[in-house]
Amino acid sequence: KKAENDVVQEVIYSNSIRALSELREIENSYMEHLNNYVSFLQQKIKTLRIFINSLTPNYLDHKVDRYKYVSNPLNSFGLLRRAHQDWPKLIAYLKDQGNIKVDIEEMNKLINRTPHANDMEEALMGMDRIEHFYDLKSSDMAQGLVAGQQLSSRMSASDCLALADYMYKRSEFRRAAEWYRIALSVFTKPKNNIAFKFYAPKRKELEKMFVISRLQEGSVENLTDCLKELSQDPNNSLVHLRPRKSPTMIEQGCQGKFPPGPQLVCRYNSTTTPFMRIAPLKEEEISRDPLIWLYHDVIYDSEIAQLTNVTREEMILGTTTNYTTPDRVNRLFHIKVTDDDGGKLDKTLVNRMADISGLDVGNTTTLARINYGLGGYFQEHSDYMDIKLYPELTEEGDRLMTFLFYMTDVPVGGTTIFPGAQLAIQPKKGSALFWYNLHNNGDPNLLTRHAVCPTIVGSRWVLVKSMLNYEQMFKKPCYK
Ligand SMILES: O=C(O)CCC(=O)C(=O)O
Ligand SMILES: [Fe+2]
Repeated sequence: KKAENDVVQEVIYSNSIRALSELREIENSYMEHLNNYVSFLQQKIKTLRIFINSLTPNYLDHKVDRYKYVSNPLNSFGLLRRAHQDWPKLIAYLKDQGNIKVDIEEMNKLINRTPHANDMEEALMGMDRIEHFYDLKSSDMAQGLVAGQQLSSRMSASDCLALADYMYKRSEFRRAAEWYRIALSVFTKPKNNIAFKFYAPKRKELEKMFVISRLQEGSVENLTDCLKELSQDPNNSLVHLRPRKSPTMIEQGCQGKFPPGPQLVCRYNSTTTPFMRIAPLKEEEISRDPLIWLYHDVIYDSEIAQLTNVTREEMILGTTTNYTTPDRVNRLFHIKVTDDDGGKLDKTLVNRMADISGLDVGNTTTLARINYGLGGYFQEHSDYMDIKLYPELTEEGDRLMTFLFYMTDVPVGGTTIFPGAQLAIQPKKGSALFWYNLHNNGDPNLLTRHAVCPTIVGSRWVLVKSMLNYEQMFKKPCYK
């Protein structure tokens, strides 16, 4: 049993908003116990003060010679009685920890749930992506101004410093310098000693790191310039001392810079399957190559509530290893996959997908619910595997098509991007995107490679299902 408890399953809070909400619960819990702890101590101190103030001169007058004092029988008797009766009680009272024992124990348990270093790293990566992908000004971001939206919070000097150090470590010296300078500008000498002693940044250190970062990027000849920069308003961005990298296709897409798509049709579809004659669908054609449709209002709020009502323990960490990305292993999001045991709702949904697509969804109801995290990002990948590279797929065929239900609105960021086709689709709660990954002859359609832009604001939930090629043999129409 002990051994079981010792194995602490590693949680990465940063990779889903679901898990981050749990971390907030932990913080609230810390606060509650700390408050209890302090109230208890305060009460005790009050009681002890009253006690001290109420003491008679007998206790207090140390100046009287002690021999003289005890020569008086009344003093001697009082002394003996006090030493025998009162002091032990007082000591017992001092030792009594009341309920704070519980508070301390509880706080100790919470410490076991502290995010680890790689969770911190994930959070930093998320913040880095939000800034970098959307080409935000660091000073705007620090003030909660992201992609035209004013958030209700600001970053503290410590937050800015953590980000600065992260950029510095990654040799992003210009951005590091920006963040050191912002940290300085929001830095105020902490009012309380604990902060000063344990975690507040030091002004001198920030100034030093600013200069070092600037020199790392430029050269020593820049020293006077860079000291001048240090005193300037951090709202004026630092000049680039090295050539700027131009934004990638994905970054351009995330910044909304893809050209507007052709005006394709938007209609009520009532013909794909008999079901749709009685329940026509709002169907929007997004693209003809690759074939992509967007359907509106195809998953209901009550269903979404049920699907997203999962505990963090039920979800696992999704990484790039399960996808065809060129990257090293990356943490993507938290995911819950249900197979055939998914229950009634899963069957309903899979049947609905069959009705919408006119395809045979096969015997399995494998569905994935995904919740993205802080700056959550899914790099470019394909949903097809390419059967020529993975011959083991011959049993079921490659992933012919993908169904992607958006279960939440994402107020800022979180666009699904097809860089090859220059398409960007913003999640809308209740909508579903549906596309073919393969050409008619079964070859992969490279234009279906896609990515998900970093989420800036919101909790991004999607439901994903792929349908396999060979199950569609008798169903799938050949599109031109
Ligand atoms: O979240 C999205 O928009 C896309 C998810 C995705 O690409 C996948 O699960 O393969
Ligand atoms: Fe995908």
